[in-house]
Amino acid sequence: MADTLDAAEVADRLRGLPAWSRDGDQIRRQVTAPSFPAGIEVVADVARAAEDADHHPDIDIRWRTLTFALSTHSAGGLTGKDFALAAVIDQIAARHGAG
Ligand SMILES: C[C@H](O)[C@H](O)[C@H]1CNC2=NC(N)=NC(=O)C2=N1
Repeated sequence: MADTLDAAEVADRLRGLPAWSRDGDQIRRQVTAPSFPAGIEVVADVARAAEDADHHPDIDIRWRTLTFALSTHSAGGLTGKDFALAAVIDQIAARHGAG
């Protein structure tokens, strides 16, 4: 089981991921896709990356607005896995022209 990060480590890692913010035991970001189908493509790519990493975000879909939330449930908090997947989600969003 991965170790949870302390508050200072979380703050440090968030500085490298400006679209993300901490919400308790989660980090979250919103992504606005160019269209609803583009948003679904973002979600499909994130699903593949999540399966590869065996680490899965909570995803909320509202038309073109996606919200991703990450936490390591098995560890009961935030770990390096959350920040690694957050960086991948940022890359996927950028590839689809989503901000
Ligand atoms: C057995 C498997 O590794 C676990 O169930 C994984 C799957 N995906 C997961 N995703 C997240 N976000 N947290 C977990 O603790 C987690 N555990």
